[in-house]
Order: sequence, then structure tokens, then C-alpha cells
Amino acid sequence: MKTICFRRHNCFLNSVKMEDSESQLLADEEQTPEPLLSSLDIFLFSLIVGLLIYWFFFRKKTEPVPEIKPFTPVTPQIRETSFIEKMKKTNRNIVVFYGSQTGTAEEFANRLAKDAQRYGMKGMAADPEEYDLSELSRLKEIPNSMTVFCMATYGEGDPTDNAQEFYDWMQGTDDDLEGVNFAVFGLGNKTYEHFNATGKYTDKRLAELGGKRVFDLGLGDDDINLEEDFISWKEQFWPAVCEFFGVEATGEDSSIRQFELVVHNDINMNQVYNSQLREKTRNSEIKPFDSKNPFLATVTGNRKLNKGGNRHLMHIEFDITDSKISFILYCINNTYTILLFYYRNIILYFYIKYNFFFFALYQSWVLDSERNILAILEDLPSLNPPIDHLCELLPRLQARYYSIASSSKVYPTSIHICAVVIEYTTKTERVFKGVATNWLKNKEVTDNGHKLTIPMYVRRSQFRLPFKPSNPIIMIGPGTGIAPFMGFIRERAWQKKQGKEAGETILYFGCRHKNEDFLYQQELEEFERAGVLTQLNVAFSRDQEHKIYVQHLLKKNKEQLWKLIHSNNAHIYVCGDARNMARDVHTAFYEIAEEVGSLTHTQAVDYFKKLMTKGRYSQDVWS
Ligand SMILES: Cc1cc2nc3c(=O)[nH]c(=O)nc-3n(C[C@H](O)[C@H](O)[C@H](O)COP(=O)(O)O)c2cc1C
Repeated sequence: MKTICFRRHNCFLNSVKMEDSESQLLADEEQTPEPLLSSLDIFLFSLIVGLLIYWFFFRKKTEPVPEIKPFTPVTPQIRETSFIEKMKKTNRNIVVFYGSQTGTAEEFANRLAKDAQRYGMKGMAADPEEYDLSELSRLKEIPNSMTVFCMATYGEGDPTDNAQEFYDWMQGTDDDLEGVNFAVFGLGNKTYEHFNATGKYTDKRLAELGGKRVFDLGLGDDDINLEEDFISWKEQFWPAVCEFFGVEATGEDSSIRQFELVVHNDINMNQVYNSQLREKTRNSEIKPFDSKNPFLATVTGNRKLNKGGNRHLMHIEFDITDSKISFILYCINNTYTILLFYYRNIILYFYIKYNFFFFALYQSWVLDSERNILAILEDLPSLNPPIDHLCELLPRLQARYYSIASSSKVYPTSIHICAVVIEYTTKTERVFKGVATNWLKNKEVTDNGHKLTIPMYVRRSQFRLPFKPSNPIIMIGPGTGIAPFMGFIRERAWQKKQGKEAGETILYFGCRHKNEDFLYQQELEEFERAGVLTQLNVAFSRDQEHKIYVQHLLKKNKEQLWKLIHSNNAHIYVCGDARNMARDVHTAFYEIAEEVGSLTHTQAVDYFKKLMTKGRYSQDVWS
């Protein structure tokens, strides 16, 4: 509506101006012939055309008055752990399980489950953590049934937290899955060594156990376009399912809504959930802590690390006394932030659903221009989707993970993190703000005398110091990739204090300028002076004409590094950007092995692969 009103308004102003100047002209030049149409005619004509266009194309259809239903408080239900019983009770024949950490696989599973009704089937999406997957062989009790797995891969090719139990079960079971129909879509990223390892394993293992593969394994690559991979797979998957079960598409669209817009005027606001934490979270009694049951940690420190530049790099400390949390990796669960946030996958769906624009424009207009759902609604006001449908398309806000920048040996009751606040201007001149980092930035130690808390839990990780303190370590962590190494170095200092023989501790750090973003400079230099950090190498990328990065410094010290790796059992750790830094560091190590160790390129690749398998080349990287 906004655009149309604006145009009409402009049109009117132009006409008025024209009239003014025209009357002036007529007064000055009497002989000017009278125009065929007077400006009033033109104005009236434009007005009528404008009104007709508005009436036929842009008029807001009168919204039906929402039905006002009495409010019934939700009564807690006993959780059903048997997905078979649930499917039988609710008449469903397709169950889509998801192994998901940040919500993408969960969203794909929901979409697949919903699609099922177009093919005369009934689907449900399910979290494998909430059901007993050892019942899988019973799926054949349900006629024309099948299961689909949307499985993301993490870390060193590991399953997600919620799929770990199912993964362990697959590894250990010898159940006979004959008669169980399945398909798998894997979510991964080609920049990682173990591309889609979990999806591949699930597909292979279910077949080994006797399951019937209804459609080929799909391998989505988040480095290119995961959404497109999923859609292409789905387009072939459903026809294969129809053929397998001998059914035809009903053409029935997914019109069953999960949400319903009901307006309540007489509600007791005390009964309304308003983003406050659940009672059980507030009491912090129930363990173990996880994403559904986080621990409330008190913020005990929050400071800016960089001295200059327009970014905000922060160090935050949390108190975890009484939680009995032992930690390697840390996450926050941000339950407070707004519902509408950037989520590119649903935008595509949104487009197709409302038939707006052409598919080809998706890449440039949405992805490249980083338009989030709010930006799309702002820029295309005629879309005007019903709010219940919008709510249905928006996934839940997910937990965010950060590497821990402290050591439990040194600070057993405290967890530190180091993160950069995400804020930048998109091509459409909108300021994009990272949800979690901006929320964290404002978490001061006290707010009007109140201690502030954040809901959090800790994930296990393989990114840890070598078992033997005497093993040398080579740490490569530019930018906020320094985080876990602050913990490592502190732990090495602690080991030294305990009289243990600490091996060489070498750090490669990188930042833009020495006087701007040399994170933890003071602490690092003190550790170097104390002999804990045996070598501190810093690449200031923009302090000289030619850019210098950590990989350049690695190459400079190639003899020393090769000796440490090849002869002294050194462990290598890389933390930070996966797409460029981790890959370039990898290449630098290949070159070192070729130049100093005289290996061929293939031998060098094999050499570092073996180091990875042995746990001597570990990565904590993201893209
Ligand atoms: C920290 C991190 C580690 C990852 N490790 C891998 C990996 O080892 N192999 C892989 O194929 N993809 C890896 N990925 C990519 C994810 O599997 C992919 O982004 C997926 O879409 C995430 O799905 P989710 O949102 O459902 O958790 C990793 C992503 C992150 C952020």
C-alpha cells in the first residue's frame, strides 16, 4: 500500500506544480494555442486510472473478523516416547527425524512432514532425542509407512547432540530392519574434511541393517546453496515415494495450519508466557543442562578487547558455581530475542508460496542483498501474509555456540568467551545486527543493582590439550579464533606451576593492526615473558603494504615447525574461519611437508590426514 499512496501523492504534486507554471505561461504568452486536454483533465484522468489500478490490484481484501475463542490454559501432557504408538494414534505413516544443531535440519524435516499430505500421506517431524529409536524395526507394523532422516554433521564428522543417542544405537545394534522403508537427506558443508559424514553413515547403516532405501541419499552443501540442494532432492524424492507406494499426488496443498490467530480481550496477563524462563530453568536444579534445560549463569565481567577500529570484540565472563558443569565448549540459549529474524531458508519458501518474483531473482534479490524476512515484507508490502502462516514458517530461535576462552583447571567456577559483535550494513542500506552477540554485548555485570544472568549449557568437544603436557603444541587462531587458546595457555601455565614439564607452546595469532585489535595483548606478552608461551607469532595483516596472514608466518618458520611435527610429536590446533583461513593453513602445512620433509603432494595430504585421525591435527572452525 505504501508505494501506491506515495505514487499517487507525487502525481498530485506534479499536477499542481504544472498548473501553476502553466497559468504563468498563459498569462505571459497570450497566443499560445489551448491544449487538447487541460491539466485538470489530465489530473482527473490520472486519478481515475490510479484508483482503478489500486482497486483491482492492490486493494487490501477485507480481513474476516477473527473469531474470538475462550482461552483454555494448556494442561501438561505426559510425553509419548514411542513414535510408533504416536503414529498409530494420530494415523500417520511418515516420520521425519532430524539431527539438528542450529535448526536447519529441523526446518527441512518439518517441511517434508507437511508435504506428505499432498501425496495422500500423513507425516510428522520428530526429534530423535525425544523418542525411542530402538523401535525402528516396528515401523513395518504401520501399512505403507516410511521414515526419513534429515541429518546434519558437525565437528570431526560427528552427529548433532540430539542425534548422538540414535547414532550410538545404530553403531551397536543388530536389529533387523527388513520391511522398514527409509530415505536420508544429509546436511553438511564441503569446506569440512568429513563432508556429510553423519548423513552418509545413517544411509549406509540403515541399509546394512536390512532397511529398504526408497530414494537415494541427498547430500546438501551449506557452502554453496543448501536450500537449492534440498529442493532438488525433494522434487525427485516425492515422485519416487509415490511410485514406491503406488500412489498419486492429490494436489492438496499444505493448508493445515499449526497456528491459529485468536484474539483474546479478557485474558489474565499473569498467565501469559512472555519470554520469561521456565520455572525449572530458574531453579537450576535439574541436571544435566542442555538446550532445553539451560543453566542460569551470572555475568561477572564484560569488556571490550579492541583499542580501535569500528568493530566491538568482547570478552565476557560467567559464574557457573553450583552448576557442576565441567566444560570444553560453551553455548548460550537466547530465549529473549524477537521472533522475526534473519533466516534465509524460509525466505525462498515464502517466495514460492506467494508466487512472487521469479526464482532466478532469489540469489541476487534475497541472498546477495541479504534481505531478511522483515526486509522482504517492507520492500514488498503487497505480500501481506496472514500472521498465522508467517509464524508457522519461522523456526525457533536456536542456541549459539562459542569456544570457551578459559580453563576449568584455572577457573573451575567460571567460563569466559571471546566474540565479535556482528553488525554491518547490507546492500539495501539496512543495518544487520547479530541476534546473540548484540544481546550479549549489553549484558553488563549489574543492571540497577541486579545481577544479570544468561541461560547456557556446555557441549563436549575433542578440541583439547594433549594428554601428555610435555607434547609441544602449535596453536593457530587469528581473530576471535584465539578464544580456546587463551584457555590452553592458562592451563599450560597452571601445569607449569604444578611442576609438570610443559612442552613447547607456540601461538600464531593474526589481527588487522597492532594498535587496534591485538586481542589479549597484555596477557599474551606476560605469558611470553614468563616462558609459558614459548613463541608468540603475530601477523598484523594491515600494518604494512602487503597483507600478511598466519599462513605466511608458518611458512617463514617451516624448518622449526616440521621438526616439531615430524620428530617431536607436536599437536596442531586451528581455530577460526573455515572457508579461507583453515584452508590456507592446511595448504601451508602441505607445502612445509613438501619443501622441508621432501614429500610429494599426495604424501603430504596423506600425512596430515593421518595426523587428524590420530587427533594431532584438530580444528574448531566455522564458516
Ligand atoms: C562448527 C561447525 C562444524 C561443522 N562441521 C561439519 C563437518 O564436519 N562436516 C560437514 O559436512 N558439515 C559440517 N558443518 C556444516 C553443518 O552440518 C551444516 O551447516 C548444516 O546445515 C547445519 O545444520 P543444522 O542447522 O540443522 O544444525 C559444520 C558447521 C559448523 C557450524
